[in-house]
Amino acid sequence: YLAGVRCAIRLISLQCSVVVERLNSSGQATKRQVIRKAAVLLGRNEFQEIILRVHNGKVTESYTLKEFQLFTRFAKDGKCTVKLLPENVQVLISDCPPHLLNIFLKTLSIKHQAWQTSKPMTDREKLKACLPRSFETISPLQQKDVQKANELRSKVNAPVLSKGLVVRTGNKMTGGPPGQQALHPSKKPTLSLPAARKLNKEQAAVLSAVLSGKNVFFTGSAGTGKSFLLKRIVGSLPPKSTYATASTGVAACHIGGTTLHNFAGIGSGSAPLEQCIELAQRPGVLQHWTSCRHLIIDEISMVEAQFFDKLEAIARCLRRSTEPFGGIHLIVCGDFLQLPPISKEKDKATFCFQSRSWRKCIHLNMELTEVRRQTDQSFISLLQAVRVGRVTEEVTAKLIKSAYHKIERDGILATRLCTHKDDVELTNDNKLQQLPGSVRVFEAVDSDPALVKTIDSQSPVSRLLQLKVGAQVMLTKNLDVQRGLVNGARGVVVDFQPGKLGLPRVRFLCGTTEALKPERWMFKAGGGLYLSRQQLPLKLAWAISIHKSQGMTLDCVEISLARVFERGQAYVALSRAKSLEGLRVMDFDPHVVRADPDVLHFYSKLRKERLLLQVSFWLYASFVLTVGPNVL
Ligand SMILES: Nc1ncnc2c1ncn2[C@@H]1O[C@H](COP(=O)(O)OP(=O)(O)OP(=O)(O)O)[C@@H](O)[C@H]1O
Ligand SMILES: [Mg+2]
Repeated sequence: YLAGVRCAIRLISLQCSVVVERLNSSGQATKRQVIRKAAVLLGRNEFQEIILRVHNGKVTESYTLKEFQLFTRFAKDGKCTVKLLPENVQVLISDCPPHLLNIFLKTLSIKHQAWQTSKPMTDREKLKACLPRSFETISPLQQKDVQKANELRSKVNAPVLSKGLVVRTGNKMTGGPPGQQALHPSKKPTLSLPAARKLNKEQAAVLSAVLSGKNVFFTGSAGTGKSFLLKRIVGSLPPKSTYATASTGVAACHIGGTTLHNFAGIGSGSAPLEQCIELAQRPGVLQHWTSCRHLIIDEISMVEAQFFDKLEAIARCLRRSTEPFGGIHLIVCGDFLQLPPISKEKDKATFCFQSRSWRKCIHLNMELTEVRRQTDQSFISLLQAVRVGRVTEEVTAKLIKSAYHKIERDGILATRLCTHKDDVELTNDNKLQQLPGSVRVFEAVDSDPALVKTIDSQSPVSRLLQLKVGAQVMLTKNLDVQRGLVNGARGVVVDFQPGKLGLPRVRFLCGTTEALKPERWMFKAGGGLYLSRQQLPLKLAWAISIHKSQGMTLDCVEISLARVFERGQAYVALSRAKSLEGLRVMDFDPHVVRADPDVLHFYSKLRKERLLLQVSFWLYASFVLTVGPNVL
């Protein structure tokens, strides 16, 4: 993969599966060539035309990309199709790391548009030029390419471009970046370089370690970008054999994955191993275990040691392998100083790192240290102290003082983080009832209403959403990061649009007022089945539970810690806030802040060992710098 990544930025090469189809005049395939392991490369020939090369390990086929259609609707799943119009050939690409495919498609479409501004040679001119045949890999996308393409877009009013070259657009296809709808000539959006936010050096080092095939556990305090990085890792691995999971549904949703329990298919995992193995062999579940090559687990702190050991044993058994975890590539992440596993009995639940198989399974322990959620250094230091259970007088004083913070703005009230789930429902229901005006109910459209429980367990939005003007709400999806419309953004319903749908308009803390429309969430269920829910990306936000808030970034929070019952719970609650000003702690008592001594011991041991790791850490980092930062 490392080779793949390196190529992706330098050579624009993709490691994927390819099917090449020759079509007849009615669009049916007359010849089909399947290449399971292909390398797809973009380059230029002696006339500076763009060439698509498909290499199957032995032979290379080249296609000139002048008139073509791009089908990019499933680019997020690592699939796209390039249809060459004069040749009537289509190249179907699949199982490609989506992040790399995104760069590839954007490079292709922008370079192609930029090429059209440069007066392509006619056949006659080519003959006259008598140039020797050549192929050079295409250079990485640069601002000047984007500029050229945009100039062309502003000049040309029809999709028919210079010298009779046509970039065909249609319902599912586009000459523009992936995921975009067909380009209407008068509404062409301005192109830009891939907008993916860059990883910092530490995150890049972890990505490199993962791509080198190592089983990695990476940790870091709240807000160091663990989940952010996990999303990039998911996008850099082949989708067919990569399973993104997390210990809770909310956390799974953050990284676009499923719960670890759902992946495993062994219920709570409390049955004896033999029975669990049987459960895992059910149709639909077995396929997870056999097709998985890369298993990603977020919020590992909430996974119980026994459960982890069971998964490890099942993997070895079902994959008929003696290697740890049946040879599955593990990418595990979380912060053990946040919420621990939920203990079913009175005994304290054991952490994953205390499991028998942990040491065998994890090759590398890495730590992210740069906090991204908060920017104020003194608040970051306060949180670091709380994380390890060190509540100094200064920390106590600051948190007690925060009880007087006025954090309400523009009618947007603070969200109360509750230790107990029942309080959450009660608070939200009561507050909604107390508001004047009539209530509007928005019902979700589920792909499979019979599986509503499965959907509920993974969905960040409920099936029924009740709203009124004045309702305190929270956004549950990243709609527009640049404009601050991100998951967790707080707002208030200002009115409902006229018409049958009566969609709500919400004023957000960032200052934007936005009419919201239903969004769609996809969930992986057992047996490769996909479930979906369509609902407004909102939930009531007078209160949410600390357990549900794990992994979230929140604008303005009020916390009552009097009933904290769990180690790490106070830290999770406090570390959701972006700033001390946006936080109000009622009745702070230093005794509620508790860090688990086993975890502290584990981390201090790791830290000692990291003297060793530090070397490789920087080796990775320097390697990344030579690979080129764009890809990261
Ligand atoms: N490289 C980056 N560039 C821009 N923003 C980033 C980067 N890394 C993280 N962030 C932002 O920082 C915030 C915290 O990131 P994230 O939620 O991934 O942290 P986390 O370590 O998973 O926290 P927690 O332990 O609470 O789950 C998010 O808003 C995320 O978008
Ligand atoms: Mg997280």
